[in-house]
Amino acid sequence: MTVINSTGVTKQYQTTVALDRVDLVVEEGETFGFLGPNGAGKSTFINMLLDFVTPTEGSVSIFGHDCQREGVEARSRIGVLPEGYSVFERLTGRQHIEYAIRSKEAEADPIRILDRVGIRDDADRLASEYSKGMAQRLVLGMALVGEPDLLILDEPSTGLDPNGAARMREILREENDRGATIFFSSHILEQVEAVCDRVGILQDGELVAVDTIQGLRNSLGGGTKLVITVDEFTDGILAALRAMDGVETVITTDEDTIEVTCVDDVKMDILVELRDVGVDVLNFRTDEASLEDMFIEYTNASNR
Ligand SMILES: Nc1ncnc2c1ncn2[C@@H]1O[C@H](COP(=O)(O)OP(=O)(O)OP(=O)(O)O)[C@@H](O)[C@H]1O
Repeated sequence: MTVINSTGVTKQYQTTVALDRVDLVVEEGETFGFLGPNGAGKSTFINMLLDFVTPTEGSVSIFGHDCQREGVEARSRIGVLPEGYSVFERLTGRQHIEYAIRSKEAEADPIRILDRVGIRDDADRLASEYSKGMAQRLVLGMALVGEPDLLILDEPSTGLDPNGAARMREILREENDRGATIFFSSHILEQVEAVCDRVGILQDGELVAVDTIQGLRNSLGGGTKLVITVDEFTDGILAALRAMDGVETVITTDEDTIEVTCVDDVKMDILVELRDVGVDVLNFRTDEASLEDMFIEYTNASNR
């Protein structure tokens, strides 16, 4: 069953095209990661699903209900963690969860939910006194109320410490295991790589890639990463590597390390090229391209 369906969605703000003819289908049971640089249009798309933003052209639906014309039906089975949600000043954590239970007409134990997101001991403190990460955990708890069929999470890891981020990953897996579809935006690519079945990459409002992580790797020609330690290098040498056929990205991670993503069969040519220009290769190893390498490749042509 199709859960999210976006057809030709465009959003124009005065002179800014925030979304440009976005077509995207997310199926039931998927964990889908929505990626893109700052300003790419991720929140605009999520806000359109929630009907905070209206498309200039095209349409989006959730469970077959148009998000604008049938917003109540579209949102009836979802849990949301919106960007920049502010908590109610005078309510405790527990009261926030109780509020979510009432408004969703759900049955749930507030303390169990607070325990699940790791703030049980702070249940009776005012949420306005919570730290940023605690507030984020609380809003996630509110999203989980009522076992929603779809979770829409805008940057769920914002403000979370490493334990919180790990807990978030576990919760996403548990929710997915019970059958929920998950759609979330994130800049934490290790997290996305750990939990997502598929990812979509937005760049300047356009969806430039939608695939599994392995699928993205394959479409980048195998996506091998060569990590080379050298005695020294110059900008001219990096430019020479970038000009080679089969080389996708060349970046430097410190003063003696060059990382090259490339198709598998040019690895040796790169080492030969370095030797020909007089560079001493001290060490090298090959890695699989990470999601971060591919993200840079899809969104940052200037790094090439
Ligand atoms: N209300 C608005 N009025 C005018 N322009 C807007 C408005 N909201 C968003 N934009 C513009 O639309 C583009 C997409 O913004 P959006 O917030 O969707 O990006 P994002 O991918 O969520 O970014 P980030 O990763 O920084 O959160 C940006 O150029 C932004 O300036």
